[in-house]
Amino acid sequence: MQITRRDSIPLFEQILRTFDSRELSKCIIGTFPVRASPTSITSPSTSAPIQESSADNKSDTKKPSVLPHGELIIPGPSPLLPNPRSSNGKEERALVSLRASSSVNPAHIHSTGCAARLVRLERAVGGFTVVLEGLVRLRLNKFTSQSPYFEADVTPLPDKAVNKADQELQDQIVALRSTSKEFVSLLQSLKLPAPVLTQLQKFLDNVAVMPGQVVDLLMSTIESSLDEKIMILEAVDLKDRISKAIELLTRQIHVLKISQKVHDNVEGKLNKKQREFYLRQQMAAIKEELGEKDAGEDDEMTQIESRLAAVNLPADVQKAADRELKRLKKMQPSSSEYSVIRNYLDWLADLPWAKSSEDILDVEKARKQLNDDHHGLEKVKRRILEYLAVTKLQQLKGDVRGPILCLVGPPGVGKTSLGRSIASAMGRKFHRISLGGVWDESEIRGHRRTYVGALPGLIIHGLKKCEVNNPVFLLDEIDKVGSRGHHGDPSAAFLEVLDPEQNSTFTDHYLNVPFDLSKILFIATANSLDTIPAPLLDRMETITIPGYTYAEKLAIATNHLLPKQIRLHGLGETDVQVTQDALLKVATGYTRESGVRHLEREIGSLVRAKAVEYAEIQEKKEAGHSVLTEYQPLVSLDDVEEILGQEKFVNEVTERVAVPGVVTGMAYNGVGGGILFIEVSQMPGKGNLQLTGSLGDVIKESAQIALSWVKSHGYEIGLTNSPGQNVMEKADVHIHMPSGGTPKDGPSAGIAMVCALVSMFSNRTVPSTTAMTGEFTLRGLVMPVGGIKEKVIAAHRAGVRKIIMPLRNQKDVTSDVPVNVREDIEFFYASTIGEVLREAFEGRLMVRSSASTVVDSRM
Ligand SMILES: Nc1ncnc2c1ncn2[C@@H]1O[C@H](COP(=O)(O)OP(=O)(O)OP(=O)(O)O)[C@@H](O)[C@H]1O
Repeated sequence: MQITRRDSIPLFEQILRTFDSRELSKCIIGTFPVRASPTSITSPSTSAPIQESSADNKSDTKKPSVLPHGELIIPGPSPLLPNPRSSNGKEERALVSLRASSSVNPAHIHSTGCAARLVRLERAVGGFTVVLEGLVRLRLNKFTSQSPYFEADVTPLPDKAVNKADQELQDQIVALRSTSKEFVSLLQSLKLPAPVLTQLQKFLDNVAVMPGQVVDLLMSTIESSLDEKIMILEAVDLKDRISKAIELLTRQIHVLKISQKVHDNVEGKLNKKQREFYLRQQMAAIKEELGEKDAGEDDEMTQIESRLAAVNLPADVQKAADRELKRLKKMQPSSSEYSVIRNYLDWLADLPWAKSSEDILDVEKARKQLNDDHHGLEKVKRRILEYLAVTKLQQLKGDVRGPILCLVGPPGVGKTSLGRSIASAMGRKFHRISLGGVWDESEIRGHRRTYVGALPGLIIHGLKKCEVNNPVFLLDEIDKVGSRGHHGDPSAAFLEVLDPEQNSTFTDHYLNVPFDLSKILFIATANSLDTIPAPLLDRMETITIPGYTYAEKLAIATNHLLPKQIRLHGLGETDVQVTQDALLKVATGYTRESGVRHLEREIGSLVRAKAVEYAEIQEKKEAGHSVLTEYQPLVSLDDVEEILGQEKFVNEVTERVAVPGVVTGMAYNGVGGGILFIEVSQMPGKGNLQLTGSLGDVIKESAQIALSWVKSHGYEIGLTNSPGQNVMEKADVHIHMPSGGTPKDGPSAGIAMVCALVSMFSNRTVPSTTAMTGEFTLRGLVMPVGGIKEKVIAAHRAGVRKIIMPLRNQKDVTSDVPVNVREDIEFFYASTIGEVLREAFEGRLMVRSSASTVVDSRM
């Protein structure tokens, strides 16, 4: 067998240098063993045939056949190493270690080596990687030649079979097994590739049979110096090898334990943020390398600085912005705090600190625009024009405080659309803030920046959207703002927003710097004033928009709603014409509301029906078919029922037959007025009173008062035959107000209840077209009530022709109720219940003494 070494060729040196130490340790490598001629290495085409040193198979020391299974073969041709072919197609290699690296002479070569098989040869950066598999130990006996190659006689040193009787060896094997198990379990925690571990595990299972090979394998996996490797290689004796291996293994286990601990510590410290930062840095480097670097990324700071400079921040805000900018510059972009500050600065840079839109202060033009958009609503329009005129006059002084208007009225009377039209008349931006269901103060004022995901409130959001600091803000449904929520009182936040004295320094919790809101024109809308807290109401100028009469609705429908619907449905102005009769029928027969929203919807239905007709005829014409009847744009009274179906509402009171015990009352709630019936009946009993119909405490008390008064005056008004007789001696009374689902409250049904009770006990009727409202005292006085205008208009709509009400409400009728309504209704004003009863029963009630005397005598 030959051992070759060609030390003068740099290529080999190169290969030696590039041996990967881990791979190297898989086998034991020493002098390079390729047996090939120098020329064949530099030029494979000239490779010399392999020289078999000997064909003598008998000698253990000389024959390759003694090597296990004759596996010393370099399989296949390699680009680097010529395919050495021996006569029998096999190639043998033996590896021994050099004692010193460069100068090669026999003294530098270790006497123990290893026969090996070439497993892989790979081209690597700056050289080659050779993977060899050790097969058997061999001892170098003597060099037979040194030139051009080292050639030597060797003796293979295969491991002896394990002697089971050797107790010392057996003990050593047990120790080896437990040490190597610990070692493998540590490797597992280091997350080595699974195949490597399974292979190791399999090998360990065989430790009792082939301890020598297990040791060799384990030694190739641990970190050890070349000297230590050689020491193991030279330990031909099993016991010697195992004890040396256990020593090295124990050391390795110790090292692994320490490194595991260090790894855990470092892992803990290298938290998510640091890793992110590291990755981002890498990403930036990769982008830069690829030439994809975003030009804007670098100057993010410069950008934000210039944006902040452009918005002209007030001095104190500028200070805060500078402070935050300074902090931002010191931070890692990946930290969460960075993005919080970044967002904050973005908000500062996006707000219109000094940007206003130019007002159109042309009063005449504004008047025209307001009149074009809305019919009636004179009070509001006048107030807006006043504001414009004052602004124009004071413009030079530059200190105009916008009024804070609150439009109050039932739904659909045009409060919201009026706000929009005011904005366009003044040439301002418009922003609607819907406040219905806002329960949290921070929705108005924002969250403090300490909260995760904090943002400014609705006011600052609106300003950012408008991009100017003088828009018209419509605070829609301010009466629906929830108070006493879990997180502060939102209506309290409005105390600051809507106070002209304070709102120039409004501080949103998120911004934490003041913003001047005084240039904003605030318009609030509400259905009712009852739920608006008094201090808030005090800050606003309320303008009531009552419900519309039929005449007003007709005008609105003709001039606004119909043209709007025609336009929305893509038809020409003259394509749909609706007669006044037809429009009035839609208003009276298909809607029952204070506003015009339903009316608009019904008109929409009319227009849609016409649009279908129009489109069908057009299609036929386009297809060349003959058209029997031309398109008719007119919608007449008769067409209405055909298109909209049967009338939904009939006149409630005129249709109703008067019966004893039933009286028409008048009601008003936030969404408008209406009539309500009070029904009373009696039954055998013991004088109890039963009340039904979702009644509140106040209205229940009114019923008690009414009943007490009737009981105590039964004789005077002819209900009993003697003064001491109880009208309810053997009877119970039940008072009911229909529409049980609607809650009712308030004292204004007092006189109507008295009339209903008297009507039942006397068995006389009150005409159903007579309605009444008024609070009643136990002494028989009639007290004034609210909502007169809405009540009267709604009663008129329902067909009431006579109204009895407190004398002190007379001024409300003359000032608020439209003339055409007043003309249709007969009003009677009363200050005592006697007057009410006389008028309600039209003198048909038998009164023993004059009602006023009745009352007076008890005073
Ligand atoms: N006087 C009017 N002239 C012309 N159109 C009107 C008038 N009043 C109401 N409208 C129209 O009626 C519709 C409903 O009005 P809007 O939405 O403004 O009602 P609102 O009073 O704000 O109701 P809500 O209280 O329910 O918000 C709109 O299309 C509006 O243009």
